Amino acid sequence: MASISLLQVSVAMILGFLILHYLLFKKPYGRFRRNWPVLRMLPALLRALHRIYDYSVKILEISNLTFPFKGPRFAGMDMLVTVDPANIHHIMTSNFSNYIKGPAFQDVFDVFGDGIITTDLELWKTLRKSYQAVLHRQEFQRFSMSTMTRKLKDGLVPLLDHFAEKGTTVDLQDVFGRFTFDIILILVTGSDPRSLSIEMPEDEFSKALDDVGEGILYRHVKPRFLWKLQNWVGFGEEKKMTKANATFDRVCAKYISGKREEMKRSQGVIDKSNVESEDILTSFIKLDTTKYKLLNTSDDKFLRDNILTFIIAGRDTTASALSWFFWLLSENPKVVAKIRQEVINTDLSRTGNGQENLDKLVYLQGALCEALRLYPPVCFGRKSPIKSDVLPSGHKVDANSNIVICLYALGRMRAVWGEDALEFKPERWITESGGIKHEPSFKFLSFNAGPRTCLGKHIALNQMKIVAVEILQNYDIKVVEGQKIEPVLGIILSMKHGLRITVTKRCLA
Ligand code: HEM
Repeated sequence: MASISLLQVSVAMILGFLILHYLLFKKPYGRFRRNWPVLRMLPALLRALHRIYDYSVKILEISNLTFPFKGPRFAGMDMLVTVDPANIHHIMTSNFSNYIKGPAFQDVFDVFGDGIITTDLELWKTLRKSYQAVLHRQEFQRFSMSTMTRKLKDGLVPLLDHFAEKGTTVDLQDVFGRFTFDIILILVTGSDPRSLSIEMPEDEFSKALDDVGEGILYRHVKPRFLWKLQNWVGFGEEKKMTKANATFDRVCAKYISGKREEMKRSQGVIDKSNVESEDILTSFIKLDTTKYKLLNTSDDKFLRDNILTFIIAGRDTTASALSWFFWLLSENPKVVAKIRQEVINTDLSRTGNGQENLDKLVYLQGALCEALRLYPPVCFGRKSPIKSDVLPSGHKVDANSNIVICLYALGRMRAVWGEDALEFKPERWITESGGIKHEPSFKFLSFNAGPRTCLGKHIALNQMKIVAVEILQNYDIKVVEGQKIEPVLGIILSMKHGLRITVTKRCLA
């Protein structure tokens, strides 16, 4: 039986690909909204895939902010794509309880296990409470600030000095990826992988994270049965996903057993410095489970899923934001001059006043928000209604259907941001009295909105600010001319070819 159904699937696949090939390469270029008899809009999607971000901007603009995409029948690919702020508010906040990530999301993001990103309802609620308890501790806030400034001074600065002295080019995105990876690993596990060093060593965990990002994106543009089959056979991106998953299991298991040993050894020893630098894994192992009844902290799988979630949430997001920010600065020298003026007296070494100093940097914050608006690191979100509903835009959504919110397009909609939506204008974020202008999160969705708002927003903004201050005070960054700057297809909006730069030390009179 199994072999007959596999044969049928194979024949169907070959036929599908023949038709697809014909449509893609023999037919004249059709409009994205063309609905073919069997494959419906899939050919157009595949054809536009390499420039899907800008395509989504155009399609959503001409579709009045909401576009129903039709995939091949029975492939489970139909989705309502929207960037309408009224719909976003409805889905993310006012009717939050009806819109979940759902089983299809969990299926696609299966490597995340039961971490906070993939779960819903009661389990998500309990996880969120426990995450808040861990992250909002004052000791943890101080630990994260001191970790960031230490990595900046002992890791990033020597590395930039080295490249400035040598005069060689370096990929700034790679540098930021290593910087954020080391920081999040220290915050989560207490161990420093030291990936940010002049030798630029390859890290298997980092590589696995990259492979998973690519694999997840492909799962979004292939019929479910196809990637499931590919996974079963062990082929292409799915083979890499399986390998990456095994790497996550192995590396996380090492951190977890190491931490349990370390805690056993130090049992009974009350050391204030331990509390001051308590990492997330330790806090989870020590979690009072009478308060969080659904969580089983003695289960290594629970710990694996949750430390992995933190690492995924905290690494590439901030690195991507910083890379696009510095690229935008290279195109806007007037903004650089204004930020330099603002940060001239900011002293990062006074860690006691660190937060206060960073909070004063209004123009810098405006520039960072502007970069996050144009290049949101998490470039799309998915939701699924529990019960059928009608969105404020008038679109009916069935129970269990897929809704995709395209954050990249949202930040570029003229109907939402005005005629100058495509321009990089930090002034957009400054009030007349010189304070930071608050934009509602259903319009500025880069850190998500409603009850599932990003839990690392504060850490991420601080991290970006200290890097920006350090670099703009002490270095000149020059982007190497002639390189192609474009976003990669992935779940995080990184630069496809990186960002090659040269760096020189500024002569401060
Ligand atoms: C510029 C950097 C960052 C951006 C743009 C960002 C953006 C986001 C977005 C859009 C979500 C919602 C994802 C979804 O529901 O599918 C999210 C969730 C989350 N983020 Fe961030 N993030 C950033 C940095 C961080 C950092 C540094 C951490 C951890 C230290 C973090 C921790 C989390 C967590 C735990 C969630 C899950 C919240 C929940 O589902 O309740 N993020 N983030």
